[in-house]
Amino acid sequence: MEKLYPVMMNLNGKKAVIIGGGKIALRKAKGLAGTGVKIVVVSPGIREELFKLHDVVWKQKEFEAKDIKGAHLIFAATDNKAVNEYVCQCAEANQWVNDTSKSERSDFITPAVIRRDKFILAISTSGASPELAKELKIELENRYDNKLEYTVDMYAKRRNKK
Ligand SMILES: C[C@@]1(CC(=O)O)C2=NC(=C\c3[nH]c(c(CCC(=O)O)c3CC(=O)O)Cc3[nH]c(c(CC(=O)O)c3CCC(=O)O)/C=C3\N/C(=C\2)[C@@H](CCC(=O)O)[C@]3(C)CC(=O)O)/[C@H]1CCC(=O)O
Ligand SMILES: NC(=O)c1ccc[n+]([C@@H]2O[C@H](COP(=O)([O-])OP(=O)(O)OC[C@H]3O[C@@H](n4cnc5c(N)ncnc54)[C@H](O)[C@@H]3O)[C@@H](O)[C@H]2O)c1
Repeated sequence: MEKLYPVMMNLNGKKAVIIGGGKIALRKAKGLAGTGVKIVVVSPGIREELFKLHDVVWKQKEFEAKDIKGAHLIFAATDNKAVNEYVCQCAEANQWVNDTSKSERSDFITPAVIRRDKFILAISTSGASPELAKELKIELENRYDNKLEYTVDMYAKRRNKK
């Protein structure tokens, strides 16, 4: 696999479509929540917690190609790998797809994340071991505690004075 490129995205006003309404769909939606992105979930069934998330619109149906029209980011998160593969096939070349069941098929993957307001630490193993990414996150959470929010603000103020 080619090396991956890390980036912090401004998703305000963009559209993300999540195919599937289960455990993994919920995790991806929680990661997107608060970014200003419009989240559309396409799935016959949906977890209550996902349905209740702010910014989520639920289309109660099985996936069809037309569901990803105009999407900037697409998450294939059904429990049917053939459906996830079909989602990838339906995407236009200029759309970004995350196949949660097969990293090699993905245009982007999501890292394990520690967030302290403006401070964001993203940890990735390039898809090799999500479990290790999660373990490292847990290990680093104490090192990068809530105080960091204030440290960032302090440095930002000092910077603005210059
Ligand atoms: C970090 C985290 C963030 C998040 O989900 O947002 C994340 N996976 C997490 C957990 C986790 N995932 C899996 C397990 C079970 C143990 C295991 O199988 O290893 C656990 C552990 C658990 O749940 O405790 C299973 C799994 N994951 C992927 C596949 C398919 C494949 O490998 O091809 C399969 C097999 C599915 C199957 O069985 O069919 C794929 C991906 N998972 C990624 C991210 C991307 C790579 C990240 C990187 O290393 O850079 C990537 C490539 C795509 C993507 O999803 O974006 C999140 C931790 C959240 C946290 O921080 O708490
Ligand atoms: N990336 C990760 O971190 C990670 C971790 C574990 C599992 N996975 C993968 O994630 C996938 C989903 O796992 P889950 O635990 O969320 O499953 P789940 O059973 O909780 O949810 C599956 C969802 O897919 C929906 N669905 C099924 N067929 C559909 C279709 N044709 N169109 C639209 N929606 C459809 C179901 O209604 C359900 O809401 C699995 O394929 C698994 O391989 C990924």
